[in-house]
Amino acid sequence: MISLRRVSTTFAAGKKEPIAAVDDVSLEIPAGSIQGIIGFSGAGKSTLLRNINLLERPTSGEVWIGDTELTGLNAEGLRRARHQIGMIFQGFNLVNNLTVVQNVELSLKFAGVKDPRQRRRRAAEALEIVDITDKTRNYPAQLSGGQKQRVAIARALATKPQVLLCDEPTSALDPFTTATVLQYLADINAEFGITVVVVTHEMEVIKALADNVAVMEAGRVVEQFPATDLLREGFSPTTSIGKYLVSDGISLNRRKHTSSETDFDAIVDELDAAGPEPGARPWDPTRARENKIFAAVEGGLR
Ligand SMILES: Nc1ncnc2c1ncn2[C@@H]1O[C@H](COP(=O)(O)OP(=O)(O)OP(=O)(O)O)[C@@H](O)[C@H]1O
Repeated sequence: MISLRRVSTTFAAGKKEPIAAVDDVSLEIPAGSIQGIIGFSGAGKSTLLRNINLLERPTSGEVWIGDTELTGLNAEGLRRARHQIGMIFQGFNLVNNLTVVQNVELSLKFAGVKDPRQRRRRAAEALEIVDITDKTRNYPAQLSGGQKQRVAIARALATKPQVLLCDEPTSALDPFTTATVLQYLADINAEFGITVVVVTHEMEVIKALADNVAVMEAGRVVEQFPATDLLREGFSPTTSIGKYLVSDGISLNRRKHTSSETDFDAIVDELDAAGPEPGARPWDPTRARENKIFAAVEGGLR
């Protein structure tokens, strides 16, 4: 269960009035559910999502994941707690000078998995979940948008989180690729029981994925309901977004993930033997900027 209790986040705006990006929001997200958060641009969706893993620390209020109050932890406690929370972004946020498998391994490194062979094996497992084991030695620039997002999902899953936060995960993708990525998210939720929180301005994403819907306007959650209400006779939401969702119905389409009999050791051996792609830039661990961006993204070093 994720519990946001009277969370507010205010940004200073120079001489102007401070911006109340999130304004006294309380929200309970059941463990293992898919929570959609929808609203127009500037409603405060991304800020609220970033409040959940404290990438954006709320100005006031409490954030709980299960029995742990994140807002009450010290830096080390928070660093550890964040390994339970994966996150993906509209822009994928992969590190460009790392291969696919190195991107995934990096999150395991930040999570303290010391044994390189274990990192490689777990990365291979995560990449298998999103069916991308044939691209492990490619660099992000060699992938399509959908493939990049799948790698980002694998990176988020590698540490076996309880929660996956998704910030506009399909906004940069075409409709077909969007459907594929949403299907992976639904599968991951069904297969592993990971709680998924999806921020979006796309109705389709809500209709395809969400168990519960929260509508945001001007920093507030102005309406929330279970997605099944959209099918219930007489259900009449008050917001324009809610009305639109009801008029258009929902189309839940979940298939169960069928895990294949992959020989991960064979993949690891193959990767080890092959080394980097011919002509590829080697991974330079001194590329401090990109590593720092990654760390900020993962929250690992904050
Ligand atoms: N770091 C920041 N500093 C100052 N203002 C910010 C910051 N982040 C967000 N805001 C402001 O807070 C408000 C909510 O922004 P937020 O990005 O959370 O909304 P959103 O619903 O996710 O919008 P979008 O769909 O356009 O991303 C906006 O007015 C935005 O300009």
